[in-house]
Amino acid sequence: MEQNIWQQKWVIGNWKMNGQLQDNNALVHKLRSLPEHNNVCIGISPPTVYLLQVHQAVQIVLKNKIFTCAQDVSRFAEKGAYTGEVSAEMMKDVGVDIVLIGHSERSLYFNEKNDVQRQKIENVLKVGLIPLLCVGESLKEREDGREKEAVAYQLSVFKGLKTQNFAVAYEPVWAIGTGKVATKEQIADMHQFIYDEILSLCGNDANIRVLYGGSVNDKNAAEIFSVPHVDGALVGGASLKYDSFTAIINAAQSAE
Ligand SMILES: O=C[C@H](O)COP(=O)(O)O
Repeated sequence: MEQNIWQQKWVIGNWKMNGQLQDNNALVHKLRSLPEHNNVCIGISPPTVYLLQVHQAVQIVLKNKIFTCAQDVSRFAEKGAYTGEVSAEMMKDVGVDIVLIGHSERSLYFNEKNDVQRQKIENVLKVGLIPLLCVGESLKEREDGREKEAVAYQLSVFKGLKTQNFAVAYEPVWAIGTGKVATKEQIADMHQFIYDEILSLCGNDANIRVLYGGSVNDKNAAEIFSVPHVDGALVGGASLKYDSFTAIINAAQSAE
């Protein structure tokens, strides 16, 4: 029976700008032989150029559905003269299920702000895909005690949206790729805050998944998944190695 992904733990591997045809095939091929993980929604987010390859490769799954996730999408909804852009409709056409929006690396290197993220979310929803909004404070914001203010501002892109499904990844910027993980208390506090914010913005019948991201690995995953309101993980570096990624998936499967 198809599981309800809004009740599962999500483990999504964000490959960022990594991968090659042959390596991708090898990794997905191994993932296909994982035993059944009925508590976990597994996703892979390769660079755009490899989305179709990954989507086709994950069609032949043995026990688990594996979701294809895009790392970004165009803010332009309609096809046309936007050189270099890929629309949400095209993503859907090649089999994408979930689209990451507003990763902090998009803000850092491409100066992407709330208005653009809002357009992207709307485009993704319009074609029936799931947006996964990434939020998180900088080190300076945390040190100044403004982490919730920063995250609340980022979450405000959801205001008034016509959807009942909210997927968010809380990724403190200072924990991404640094080996520094937020403490259990910091994660619990922020995940509770994100739940509360979404409920106050959008009403009580929302489906919500809040993933933690930032240096998640095979050693710390079980502890992170034990934190209340942690509905999964957005995994960067550790998702490129089969053993680490599957250990994280196993930890999600075993979590309460
Ligand atoms: O999208 C994933 C996050 O940026 C976390 O990356 P990381 O696991 O390499 O720290």
